[in-house]
Amino acid sequence: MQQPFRIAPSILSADFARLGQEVDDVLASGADMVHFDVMDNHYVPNLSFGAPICEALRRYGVTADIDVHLMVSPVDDLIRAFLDAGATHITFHPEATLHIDRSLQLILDGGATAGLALNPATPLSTLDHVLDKLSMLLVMTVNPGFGGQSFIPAMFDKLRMARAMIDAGGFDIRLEVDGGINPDNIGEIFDAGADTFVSGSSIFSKRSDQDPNRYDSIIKAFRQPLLQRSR
Ligand SMILES: O=C(CO)[C@@H](O)[C@H](O)COP(=O)(O)O
Repeated sequence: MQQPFRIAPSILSADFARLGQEVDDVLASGADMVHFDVMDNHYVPNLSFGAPICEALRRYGVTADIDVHLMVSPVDDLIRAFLDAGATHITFHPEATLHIDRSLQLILDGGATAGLALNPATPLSTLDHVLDKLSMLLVMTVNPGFGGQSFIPAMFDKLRMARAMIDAGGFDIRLEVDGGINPDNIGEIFDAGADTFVSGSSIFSKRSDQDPNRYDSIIKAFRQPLLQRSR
């Protein structure tokens, strides 16, 4: 059975100088998977990291799901690189490829699950005719490119519409949100239909370097409103 909700810390806001430890710590504190924000300074105006970091984390011993969000254009070469590097799931933006269906099939043929990410102004109709290939729909709740931005309130309606579309079609698609998610708004975002929550700055900025369980209290704060609603 699917987990009713999943917390996916974005390593974009982690301490890169000790990334393996950061990932170990956040997973030990109760995070469900690791979210990889890949930026190319072309599709988005920022540069982050590529497949060698994913491969290094697998070699280091990370066995949790690695949820890759490609903010790059074109996408196919990096899809292949992340498949080879051990990604569990790969999401890309429909505007970033000329052939959405072919890029989705490339992911599926490589043994990962596939997702599409919609920017705040990209309509849900973009997903027409490919919903059967998706395991995840990522609704961007900020404009992509940077951590630390505020959740865009108009995304509540979009989430409700996305949830209705998934449920009406009977699809097994998780509804992921990314951008400005924190313990104060996560409950309301869950109520709007999301079930998978990416967060970067609100998790990694709360670390306490003195505490060996440095992410316990912040992951608990994210889970609490969801646990109350799932009962
Ligand atoms: O992906 C992006 C931006 O493109 C970010 O939204 C991070 O993944 C989450 O950052 P916070 O908003 O949680 O700091």
